[in-house]
Amino acid sequence: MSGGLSIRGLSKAYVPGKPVLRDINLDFDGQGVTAIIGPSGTGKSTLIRCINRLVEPTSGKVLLDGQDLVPLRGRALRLARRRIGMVFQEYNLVERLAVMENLLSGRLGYVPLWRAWLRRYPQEDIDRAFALLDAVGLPEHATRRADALSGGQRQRVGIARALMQRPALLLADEPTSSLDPRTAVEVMELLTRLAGEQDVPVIVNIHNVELAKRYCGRIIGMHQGSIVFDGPPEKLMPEHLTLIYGGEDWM
Ligand SMILES: Nc1ncnc2c1ncn2[C@@H]1O[C@H](COP(=O)(O)OP(=O)(O)OP(=O)(O)O)[C@@H](O)[C@H]1O
Repeated sequence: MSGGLSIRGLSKAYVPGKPVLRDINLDFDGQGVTAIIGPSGTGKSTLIRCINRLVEPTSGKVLLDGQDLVPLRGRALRLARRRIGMVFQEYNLVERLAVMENLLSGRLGYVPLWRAWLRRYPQEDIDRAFALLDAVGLPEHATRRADALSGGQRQRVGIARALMQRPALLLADEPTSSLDPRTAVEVMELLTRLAGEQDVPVIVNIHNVELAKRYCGRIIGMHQGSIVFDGPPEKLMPEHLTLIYGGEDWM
């Protein structure tokens, strides 16, 4: 990725005068996985969603490779969004469609009949979908319906789909929160491996601090809409956690 992502003076208030994000400034210029941690309601999802404009920023800039995404509308916004993959907590798969169709829909849009992809999608896309299914450990599941998969398998499909468009950036909004602890570890392992293999920076919003420290090269700690820690996991000390999560009585 040349240039990377720069966030400048980003603020968001869903209700005028009550900011949820306050003047966020961040730069992501390398690959690797960055975790955003912080208490519930502190603005982590809002920050992730302002990056791909699922949420409209109130002010500020989101520069991807130098292009500000905030003023974009219509086709220009759709084109810019294609460069940002998104993985959701609840997977957001089309449940009644086959795994392969879910992947290909990440590329071209919705195709209603399961066999249609064979004829309608370019061979290159089909080859990439199979390669990604392999990469996420589901090579034999191409024809299974999404609703027949476990949560962990669904999230793997969600990750593969997000990578179909060869994004310049991958966002993951609480990708492990719906999973059991072991599966959560596997999904974080996968995200870390793919960040390297696919050469894509990943920003993940995550509640589990231990998982964040184990798998992420950079931790961003938020408290009440502001960044209060930004550094590598080995620098994240108990006093930082107190700053992020408030008092010590919960520890
Ligand atoms: N669409 C919305 N309209 C109004 N307020 C919202 C909306 N979305 C989020 N909020 C509020 O903004 C604040 C931040 O929410 P956000 O979901 O970004 O926090 P979070 O840190 O991701 O929380 P969690 O860890 O619980 O998901 C919360 O007070 C929330 O109630």
